[in-house]
Amino acid sequence: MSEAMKEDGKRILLVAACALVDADGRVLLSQRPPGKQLAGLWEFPGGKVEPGETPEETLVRELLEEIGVETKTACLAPLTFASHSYDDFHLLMPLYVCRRFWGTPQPREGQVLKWVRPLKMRDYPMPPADAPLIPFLIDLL
Ligand SMILES: Nc1nc2c([nH]c(=O)n2[C@@H]2O[C@H](COP(=O)(O)OP(=O)(O)OP(=O)(O)O)[C@@H](O)[C@H]2O)c(=O)[nH]1
Repeated sequence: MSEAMKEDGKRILLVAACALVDADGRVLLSQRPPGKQLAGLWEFPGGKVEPGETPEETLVRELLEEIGVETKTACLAPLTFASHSYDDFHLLMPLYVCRRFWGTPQPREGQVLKWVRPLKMRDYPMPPADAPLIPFLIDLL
């Protein structure tokens, strides 16, 4: 299930996110298009885990839908996770690393895509849940 209930009633939303890494050790960030919640912020490709999906299956689906990139569940390595309370839900977001994928990322949903070195990520405003993830990518890459 993509959602579970906390005791105080704030739902836990399970979102899978992916740090796609290129041959130069840069990570793909995607800028949320205008009109959406958190518009203008840079985030990792990914999305809500739908009923019946594993987080890895979610990412294989979302990477194809959002940026036209193909990968396999075996090419997704867990790195860390975010646990962050927004006003209306609590986000639980596993972050995977993917270095093996096919195709060049294309903005299929009106977003802007950018390959960014982890040390430069602080220059790209990200959702509050994402900030604690950056040091893990700096260490890894
Ligand atoms: N994909 C992604 N989502 C993130 C990140 N950080 C973060 O707080 N989120 C939040 O996790 C949720 C992901 O939902 P989503 O991308 O599937 O859905 P969405 O808000 O675009 O809505 P929709 O697709 O239902 O229209 C959003 O509330 C988003 O703000 C991140 O790095 N990547």
